[in-house]
Amino acid sequence: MQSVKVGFATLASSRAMCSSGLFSPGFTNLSAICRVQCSLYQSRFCQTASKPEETPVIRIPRYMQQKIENVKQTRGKNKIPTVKAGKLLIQSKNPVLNQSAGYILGKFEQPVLSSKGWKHNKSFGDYFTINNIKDVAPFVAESQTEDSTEQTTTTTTEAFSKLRICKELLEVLNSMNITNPTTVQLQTIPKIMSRRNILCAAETGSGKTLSYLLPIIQRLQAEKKSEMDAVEGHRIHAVVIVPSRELAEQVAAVSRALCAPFGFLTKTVGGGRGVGHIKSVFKHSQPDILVATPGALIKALRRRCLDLSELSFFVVDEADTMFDPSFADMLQDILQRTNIARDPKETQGLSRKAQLLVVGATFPGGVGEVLSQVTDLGSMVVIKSKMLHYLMPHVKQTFLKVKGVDKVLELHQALKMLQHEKGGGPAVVFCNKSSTVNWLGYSLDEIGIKHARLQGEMPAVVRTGIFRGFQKGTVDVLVCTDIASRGLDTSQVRLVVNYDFPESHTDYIHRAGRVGRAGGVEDGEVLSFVSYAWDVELVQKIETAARRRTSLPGMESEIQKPQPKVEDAEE
Ligand SMILES: Nc1ncnc2c1ncn2[C@@H]1O[C@H](COP(=O)(O)OP(=O)(O)OP(=O)(O)O)[C@@H](O)[C@H]1O
Repeated sequence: MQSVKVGFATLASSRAMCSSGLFSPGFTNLSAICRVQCSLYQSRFCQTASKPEETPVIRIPRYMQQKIENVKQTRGKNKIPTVKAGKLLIQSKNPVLNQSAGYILGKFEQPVLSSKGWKHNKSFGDYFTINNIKDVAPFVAESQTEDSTEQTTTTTTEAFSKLRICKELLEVLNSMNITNPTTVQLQTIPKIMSRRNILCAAETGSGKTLSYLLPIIQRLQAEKKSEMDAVEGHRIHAVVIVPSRELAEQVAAVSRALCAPFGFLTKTVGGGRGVGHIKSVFKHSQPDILVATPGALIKALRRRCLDLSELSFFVVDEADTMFDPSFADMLQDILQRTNIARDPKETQGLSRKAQLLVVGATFPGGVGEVLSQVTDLGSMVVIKSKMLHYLMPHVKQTFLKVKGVDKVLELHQALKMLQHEKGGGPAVVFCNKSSTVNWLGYSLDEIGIKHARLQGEMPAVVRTGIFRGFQKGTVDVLVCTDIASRGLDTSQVRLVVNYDFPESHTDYIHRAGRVGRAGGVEDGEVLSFVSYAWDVELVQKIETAARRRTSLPGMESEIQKPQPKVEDAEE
């Protein structure tokens, strides 16, 4: 009797999955398998049931199916050692490889990976999901943050006013629906206000932009009044450098909103535009806050459009990209033209120097080497969030081993599922190359999926406004390269698809970080297609980190101190 019941449930659940097309990592392949399984189960079931034609179709919701599976695994005869009652952390195609959220691997225990055999061709169609085991992001949910230097505890429910943010700024925050600071804001804002140089390393989407803009504008407003009376003319108070034009526009938009009550001016200069355009930005007036990409800033400096020697703040946002070899030389050049304070006292008075704020979600080694040339590393306050370089516990992440030729179909299925089964919402599809973005764009055109494309090889004029349009909701799908993975705010995005698997952990963290952001939608998901043997090692490292609940391996979690300089031996 029991077996009939179980068989019945399985039949019905298989049917339910097939007929409703519920979101499942197998998508098209799975539905094909389901159809086969349905008929198999049907024939087996028909042998035990007297009137098969009268069999009622019971649709079992997916969460219930999972519960049934859990109960079977925890109480059944073939008990799976890594499965306990409760929510699953890892859910595999093969249930034997499931792992419960409540199961803790022993220190010397080697996890058995769902992706173990994924270098083999037979693994196509296999999948596993790292479930979201938390409902809210750690930077919001953590009720307490510890400030080790001051031995105090602060709750996130404390409003911004306790951070000594002025009334006008509080009103702007209110209008943005932002009432409680995130943990990174709680830690960073007081340090910046006490004029320290900081290095802030915190998860994607944790609100780092406001962490530095709020105290900058707060001080600007306090200093500006007295300065206007004393000094003629206008100087730039803060420069923020970011890796892309889109991010420059985004940071500038937040800055403009915050500056509005005080009438401060924010301007941007981005790459891809001629020198004439750059000169025109500075022609009539110098901005109070300048948001720039490094290339454009260097051009402006060479044309003497601005002077960095009198800045109050110098911000390096998306530090990992800015310290990357492609930008590092430019950054070094820019930093050497800036007077960076080595001590909070140096930030005051007429011969003031700039406070240095370095911000990012991932930190590569070597950051310290560049910084030590312009400031005293020991004087920098390092603010590092607890979950830095961890997989986001509040975002469901699915990995699907799929043949290259099937990726478009799987993508189509996932987008269709998002629109029709899950209530719709924007999706971002990441490719590794600009040419893939173009090719995939044509394929999506053919199947009638409206989308926008964004990649670095597009002419500047064509690129302008694409991301803003996507943010405003003109299209629901953005096909892009990693150019859109750094810093861009995609709070409404519900699905990130790694059409090409990212080439590094850093890229995975930044891409996945386009969902699960502060103040954004709460049920964002990541779906990654794994097609090639060379992707599998990275997948296995991610799965191991998830099963062990550790940070991703090979990522620097501490700012690297420069090695002592070795003097050349005299000949
Ligand atoms: N205290 C807050 N409460 C609610 N939402 C917030 C808060 N602070 C910032 N946000 C919102 O969170 C989103 C992400 O912020 P932001 O872009 O600054 O994140 P980030 O940490 O810089 O991310 P990334 O590492 O991807 O650059 C924005 O939409 C912002 O408006």
